[in-house]
Amino acid sequence: MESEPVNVKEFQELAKQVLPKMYYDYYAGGAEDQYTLKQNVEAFQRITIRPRILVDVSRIDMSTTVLGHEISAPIMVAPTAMHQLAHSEGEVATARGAAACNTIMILSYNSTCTVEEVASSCNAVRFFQLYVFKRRDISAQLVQRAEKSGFKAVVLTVDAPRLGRREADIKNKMVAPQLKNFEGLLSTAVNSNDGSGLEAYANETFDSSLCWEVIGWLRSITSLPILVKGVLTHEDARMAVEAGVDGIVVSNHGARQLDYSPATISVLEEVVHAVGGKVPVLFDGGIRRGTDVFKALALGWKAGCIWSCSKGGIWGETCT
Ligand SMILES: Cc1cc2nc3c(=O)[nH]c(=O)nc-3n(C[C@H](O)[C@H](O)[C@H](O)COP(=O)(O)O)c2cc1C
Ligand SMILES: CCCCC(=O)C(=O)O
Repeated sequence: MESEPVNVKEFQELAKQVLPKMYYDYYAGGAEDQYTLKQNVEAFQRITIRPRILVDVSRIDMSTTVLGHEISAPIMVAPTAMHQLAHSEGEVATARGAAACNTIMILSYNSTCTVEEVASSCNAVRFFQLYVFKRRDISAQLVQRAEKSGFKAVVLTVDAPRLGRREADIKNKMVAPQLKNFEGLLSTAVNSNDGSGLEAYANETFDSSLCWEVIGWLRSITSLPILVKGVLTHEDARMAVEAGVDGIVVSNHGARQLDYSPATISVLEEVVHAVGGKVPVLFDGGIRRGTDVFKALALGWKAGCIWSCSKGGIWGETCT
């Protein structure tokens, strides 16, 4: 690219040029036909804005609070796995980037840097995203390490009982690295000769029997607030509130899990309505521009926003 990238799409093009194909495909891809991947973005493009004129916008304050923590704008960093596949500084750089923007980063359970490395990288509010392993003792250890390291909430991802069928990863025989968080506890570098090593790792370790009981279990091992990530229906939104969660994340996992699940922006109102203001609702999927954040806010959502920068390459202070 001749000049500096100026939007997420251009960052993505740059990422494609510089990353090994296996990693680019992993970051950029969705499940199966990638129908939902396309829909996540196109559903935003179908929404237009009704502008009003002669309103004084000379002083704008976009700051908001999420679970009582102030951030500079309703934009956060969604949890995305394995940043060191893209840059040697990995999640430590992402954490510094988020801190410089005065916002909250949600660290992925499958991060390449450890919980402690990220915690000591800079002074900022961070949340910890959790997958629940069949070996619950290991998941519990991770939550407790995050709590001890000063993370302020647990974001439990519930849309991956099995990993989505990502055909590029299967073809590339995607290699899962050994994740440092689990060293001495469990091998994540699972070998698969005939498909995605990442899928093999997930299917060997993730607890696919997970149900609502997990919220009570989580409460018993941590005093941190609990958010549930992956809600797409009013039924599940109500059940999450009844289960006593502290927040809901409307998400289809960036279309990487169940293909033909709806574009997230198309179900936002349904979920917000069901939640009825009882807990904050956060949102991700298909956001590529500030106007998308505005559209989501304008559709009745007032609690905050998770914005994944993943499609534009993982950003951080020192990433190019
Ligand atoms: C490369 C990549 C890795 C991801 N890893 C995780 C993860 O470890 N845990 C998780 O809950 N969600 C993960 N997600 C999903 C994001 O948190 C988020 O839901 C999604 O990226 C939002 O959609 P968008 O990519 O259209 O912005 C990942 C997404 C991408 C693109
Ligand atoms: C097994 C790692 C899964 C990370 C993840 O959530 C994703 O790639 O979407």
